[in-house]
Amino acid sequence: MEKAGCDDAKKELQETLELVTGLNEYAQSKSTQLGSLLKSIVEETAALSFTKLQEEGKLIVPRSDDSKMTMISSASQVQLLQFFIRKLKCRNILEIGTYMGYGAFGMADVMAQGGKVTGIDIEPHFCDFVNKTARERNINVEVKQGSAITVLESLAKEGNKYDFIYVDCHKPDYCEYFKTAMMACDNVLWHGRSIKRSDYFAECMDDFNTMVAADPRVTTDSVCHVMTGYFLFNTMTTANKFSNL
Ligand SMILES: C[S@@+](CC[C@H](N)C(=O)[O-])C[C@H]1O[C@@H](n2cnc3c(N)ncnc32)[C@H](O)[C@@H]1O
Repeated sequence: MEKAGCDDAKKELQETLELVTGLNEYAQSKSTQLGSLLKSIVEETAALSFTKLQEEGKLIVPRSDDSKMTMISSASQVQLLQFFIRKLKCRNILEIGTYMGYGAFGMADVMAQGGKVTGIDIEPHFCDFVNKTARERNINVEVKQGSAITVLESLAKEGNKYDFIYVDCHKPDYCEYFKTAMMACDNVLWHGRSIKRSDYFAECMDDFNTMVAADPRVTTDSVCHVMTGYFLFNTMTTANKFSNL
């Protein structure tokens, strides 16, 4: 490439990068801010040490400290979930993969009166934190500890119904979760890698997206790109085990 052409391409790339990195900040500055509880959950999450928890035998799944802030949902994701929950006047909400409760408390904040958020997480440490916070603040959020597939089976046996389900859990199990319930799920584009199936989780997400797209019972309303998070919204046109729609 000629030098001038190369410089132009560089400039364009730089401008695009600046635009993309500034977008989240800009969108947040124009959005209604999430409450003080969610701010304190971000701080509690930042203060976690996965290394220490592991040494103390308090983590089931080994994780590096690099993942502690990437695991939490983003403010934009929670704002989008809140939009749907408010508009649909959801009362019974299920979250598969709860972590420190950022999404769960965000959804609880806007659920219909008398509602409840039930969470599922494999890590007792995260469940204890969320359940304790909920008790102290008198918020109707309860996290059930266990492998999501096992807990989903027992929730189904008990006859529970949900009008909104947020899936943000173990990627290889998304197809399995889909057999029981699905409404909004995170990570379906897996940072864009689903298109090229460029790593194991990308393959899992592409398999999942393909399965959902081929299922005649499902209307996928949107696969949308939300800042760093990615959602697929779909509704079962025929009732599944959990559907309250
Ligand atoms: C991405 S985080 C969830 C973030 C959360 N939704 C939020 O709003 O911040 C995924 C969570 O799923 C949990 N998890 C991973 N594998 C699981 C499994 N097989 N069963 C249940 N929970 C699991 C992890 O412990 C982790 O807390």
